[in-house]
Order: sequence, then structure tokens, then C-alpha cells
Amino acid sequence: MRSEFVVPTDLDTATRHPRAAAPGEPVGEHNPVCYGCGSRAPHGLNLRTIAGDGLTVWADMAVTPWMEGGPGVIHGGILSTAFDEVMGAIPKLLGANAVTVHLEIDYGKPVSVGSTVRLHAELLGVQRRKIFTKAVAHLGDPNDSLAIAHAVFVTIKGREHFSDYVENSRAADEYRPHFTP
Ligand SMILES: CCCCCCCCCCCCCCCC(=O)SCCNC(=O)CCNC(=O)[C@H](O)C(C)(C)COP(=O)(O)OP(=O)(O)OC[C@H]1O[C@@H](n2cnc3c(N)ncnc32)[C@H](O)[C@@H]1OP(=O)(O)O
Repeated sequence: MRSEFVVPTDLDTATRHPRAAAPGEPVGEHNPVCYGCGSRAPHGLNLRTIAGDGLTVWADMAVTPWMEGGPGVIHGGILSTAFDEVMGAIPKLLGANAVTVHLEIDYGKPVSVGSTVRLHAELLGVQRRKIFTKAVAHLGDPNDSLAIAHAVFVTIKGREHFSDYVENSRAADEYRPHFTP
């Protein structure tokens, strides 16, 4: 499948954090009310991302009727959200808090409502605070991809980054103690 994302040639390697989820274990939600992974998000994907071998993760997403875009197929924005979420678990394997600064999707084939898509993401490398990732969506054969995504995440200091916004969170009551000096 075609992708024009240019992966820098001078990326550094990185190692899995000693306390990161082991292969086969869920990576865990970064926010219980996150649209992508939150188990308590009233609307959302409720994706459960699992650590793979090395610096990889995967998740399965059932494509249900509310995800429809074109007749009978998934909306590209939903697939994009799922990619962002799954690739966003890679920084956690490195023990880092990070947010997306760049997300690029190449859509190769329509994805049918009723199917279950597997999203598989891997670390490409790091460069200073930047974390480069790639992901593939498929129906069981990773070599027969439906779509490919690339994303760049940048590490942040969680409290600093979210302090001006945390009061807007549905879970503000739970977060407040962590943000009070
Ligand atoms: C109790 C506490 C709880 C806290 C718990 C936290 C949990 C962890 C939450 C995770 C949540 C994930 C959720 C899902 C994924 C989202 O949905 S994330 C949401 C969408 N993303 C955002 O809102 C990010 C908005 N952007 C920003 O806030 C700022 O750009 C950032 C990320 C803080 C970076 O700003 P900065 O610190 O000033 O850094 P800056 O020097 O501009 O950039 C750093 C590097 O990134 C590069 N860069 C910046 N933008 C780009 C770009 N668009 N393309 C390529 N490179 C870029 C820069 O060139 C620079 O590179 P180098 O100079 O090292 O080569």
C-alpha cells in the first residue's frame, strides 16, 4: 500500500520501560474518560490496546453501525481516531507521557461495517522529544493492509500540559487532587 510519509533516517532506538506492560497485557487507559480508550467514556471507541513483542502494540476494533461513513463502510475519521489511540500507546511502553503532534493516514481499501479490524502499531524511533510510530489496519493478514498510519508524538510533562484544562474534564473531581499544589 502506498504511503508518502517520510521517516527520518537519523532516528534513535529506544528501550521498553522496565515497568511497561508485558507482551500480552493491556497497556491501560491514559484517562478513564478518554474518547479512544476510556472504560468510562459514555461515547467512544473503548479500545483495549495490548502490548506486543518489542515496542509494538495491537488492538481489535469491531466496526459497528454507529461508525458508518459511506454506505456500509467505516467513517475515515473513526479509523483515524483508532489509529491515533493505538499508536498513542507506544509512548507508554517507553514510560513517557506524550501527545500527538502529527497524524497521517493512507486509506487503501474500504472497511466494512460488521468487520473486526486489527490495528497493529510499532515504534519507528525517537528523536529528542519526538516519538515516531507506524500502524497498519488489517483483517487478519498484516500484509493485506486496509490502511496505514504514521504519527509523531512529543513527550510532555502531564501536570503542566493539562493544568489549564483539567477542570473541563468529566473526571475533574478525580484529577483535581493531582493538580492541586
Ligand atoms: C496526574 C497527571 C495526569 C496526566 C496524564 C497524561 C497522560 C498522557 C495523555 C496522552 C493523551 C493521548 C491522547 C491520544 C492522542 C491525542 O489525542 S493527543 C491530543 C492532540 N494533540 C495535542 O493536543 C497536542 C497539541 N500540541 C501541543 O500542545 C504542543 O505542540 C506540544 C506537544 C506541547 C509541543 O510543544 P513544545 O513543548 O513547545 O515543543 P516544540 O519545541 O514545539 O516541539 C517539540 C518537537 O516536536 C516537533 N514538532 C512539533 N509539532 C510538530 C508537528 N506538527 N509535526 C512534526 N514535528 C513537530 C518540533 O519541531 C520539535 O522537534 P525538534 O526541535 O526536537 O526537532
